[in-house]
Amino acid sequence: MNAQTGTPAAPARIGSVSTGAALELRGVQKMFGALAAIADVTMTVASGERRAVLGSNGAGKTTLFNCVTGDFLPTSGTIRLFGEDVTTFPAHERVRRGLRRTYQISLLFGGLTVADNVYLACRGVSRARFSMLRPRQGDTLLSRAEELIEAVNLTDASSTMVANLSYGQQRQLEIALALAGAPRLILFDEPAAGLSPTERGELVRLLTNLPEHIGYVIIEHDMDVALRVAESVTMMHNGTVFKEGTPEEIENDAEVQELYLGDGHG
Ligand SMILES: Nc1ncnc2c1ncn2[C@@H]1O[C@H](COP(=O)(O)OP(=O)(O)OP(=O)(O)O)[C@@H](O)[C@H]1O
Repeated sequence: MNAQTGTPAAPARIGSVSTGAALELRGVQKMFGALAAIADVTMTVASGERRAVLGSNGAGKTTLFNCVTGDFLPTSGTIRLFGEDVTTFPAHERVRRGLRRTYQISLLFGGLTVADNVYLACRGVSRARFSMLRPRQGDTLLSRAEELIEAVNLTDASSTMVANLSYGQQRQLEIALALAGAPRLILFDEPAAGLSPTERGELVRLLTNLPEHIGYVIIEHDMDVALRVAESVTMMHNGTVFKEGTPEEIENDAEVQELYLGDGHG
């Protein structure tokens, strides 16, 4: 058990929620001209597992995310989501299977309120997504949106225009949007970037308290945040998997320290 977060220690928690692999990459490569942004990456993330992907600038982390989400088609290799080969599936088909993603750059609707943004996200992944009707009282998506807003501690800002939120609140809202529908695996792309120390603490609390069945992969340059919210770590270097291990193993690994921790990256 993690005394700070109340989250069970990694192996026990993964074992208690895992029903197979959420994500399996086999020999994934992505070329940009002659450059291998990702070269032969093989990795498996169990259902419900919380994995950090670390590595210095240009290591291939974001390209890896883009291949998993369907934004990029890998040059070779296979990607399986919950056992199904989705290598050539478009992004929306992966969303239907429970994959979500947040971006380094905010994609929020600044001219709408927090409540509207979350409602639209809930609607966007529901069967009512093509309906032009306005929400009515009793609309279950409205109550689901309220739950998500509460889950990310934004209830007091529910009717605030997104453009008037603090940066930290905007990042909290992005997490609420990623939770819309029935996510099973969320890819977080540097969620702590630009946050104050207090906001980082809040982010750690939010992530570690997500429902147990929701796994995530997090790219994060803040090692303190990454190692506190992850149960397992993949270190990337030059487009390849350099090391895998528990946060403790990675933190104490001499090669990792030399390559990554000690030289000012991160
Ligand atoms: N669309 C693209 N076209 C050409 N090269 C690209 C493209 N996207 C990424 N690259 C290159 O691929 C390599 C890996 O980039 P990537 O953004 O995946 O690294 P990263 O680990 O996410 O880095 P950072 O931590 O800076 O975000 C880099 O050399 C980058 O310049």
